[in-house]
Amino acid sequence: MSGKVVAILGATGVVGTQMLQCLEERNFPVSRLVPLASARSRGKLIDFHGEKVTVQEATPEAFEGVDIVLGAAGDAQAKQLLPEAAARGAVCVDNSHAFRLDADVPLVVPEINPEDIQNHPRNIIANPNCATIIGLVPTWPLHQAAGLRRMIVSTYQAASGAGMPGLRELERETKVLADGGEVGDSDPFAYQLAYNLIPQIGGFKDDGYTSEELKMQNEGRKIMHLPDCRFNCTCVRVPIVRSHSESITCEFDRPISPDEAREVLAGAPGVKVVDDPASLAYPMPLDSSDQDLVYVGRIRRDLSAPDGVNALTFFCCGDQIRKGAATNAVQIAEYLV
Ligand SMILES: NC(=O)C1=CN([C@@H]2O[C@H](COP(=O)(O)OP(=O)(O)OC[C@H]3O[C@@H](n4cnc5c(N)ncnc54)[C@H](OP(=O)(O)O)[C@@H]3O)[C@@H](O)[C@H]2O)C=CC1
Ligand SMILES: N[C@@H](CC(=O)OP(=O)(O)O)C(=O)O
Repeated sequence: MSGKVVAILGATGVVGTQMLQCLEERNFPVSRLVPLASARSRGKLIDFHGEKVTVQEATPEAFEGVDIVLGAAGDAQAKQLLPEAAARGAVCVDNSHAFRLDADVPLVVPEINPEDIQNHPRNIIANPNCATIIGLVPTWPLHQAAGLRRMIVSTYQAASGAGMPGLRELERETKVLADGGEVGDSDPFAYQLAYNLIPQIGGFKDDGYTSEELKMQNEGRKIMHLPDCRFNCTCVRVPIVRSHSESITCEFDRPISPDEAREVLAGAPGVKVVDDPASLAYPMPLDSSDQDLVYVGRIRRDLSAPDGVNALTFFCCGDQIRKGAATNAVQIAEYLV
């Protein structure tokens, strides 16, 4: 097969595994796959296009001859290894938080700012935070129609947002409780997640906000090129397997009605409108799981807005492992080839 030599840093994790599937589904031109992970995973076999490929330990030398790196490991591994890959000529599309706010690293959602991909002087392009991608995909076309001024967001984020350990922990807790047992200590969550929810994702920062909540503001401004846009975000972990959900209120410069918004969103890339209260049609995470589109519905006027016409409230759900991570990264890589 002709194409690019593609390395996946973190090929055994939740996002890395999904990347393999996305590369296959989208028929990305891969001449050779280089799956990389920690020393623990060295020698494991993964399936790619019907063939077994051996996982290697991620070392700087492993990037020799690689054209494109898809980063699906943590911040520390990204900071240590991606500059090594870039120095060897690879272009890296990274899912971690490590480089997102670096002025020389584009932060890209292809439905919003694909033109930023071209300028990547460090040979690194960053994939935004998953909740940020899911929230901005439907917000962006509304901004283009009416001029976004302010966003108020509450998220309902799936356990798999905390990677393989989060996914396994929710499975464990659910089973223990179904068997009549006690959960005991929860890891990686601060508290039992099954039958519960946890209003904390990331560590606490200034003014009582968490790191995850500030990503929506800091990354949102950079992606949309709206440095003055105002954000207020509350992030909550909920006991579902995959697909993040968000309740979003947007305030605009100009009036926009729910009907106009539905029309705009119906023609917007990456969005599926599911909005018919009469037939109980609205977005739900089970429906948007394993899908690349962000589902949006419950579109209505913000009754609390002072002018009554310049603000909308809606609900959206999107698979954070796909569009929030793997699919977005592979879309960026498609621009590179
Ligand atoms: N899960 C999600 O919904 C999203 C995650 N992200 C980001 O994507 C990245 C990956 O997350 P996720 O897949 O959830 O995490 P997982 O914990 O599921 O996977 C982590 C991956 O990193 C590898 N790894 C761990 N330590 C090292 C090391 N020292 N050297 C090389 N590789 C290592 C692991 O390999 P091994 O199996 O050998 O331990 C594994 O392949 C993170 O930066 C995360 O913030 C972004 C958006 C959404
Ligand atoms: N923090 C997100 C997932 C994630 O990994 O985000 P980031 O890539 O910004 O660290 C969640 O737990 O749902």
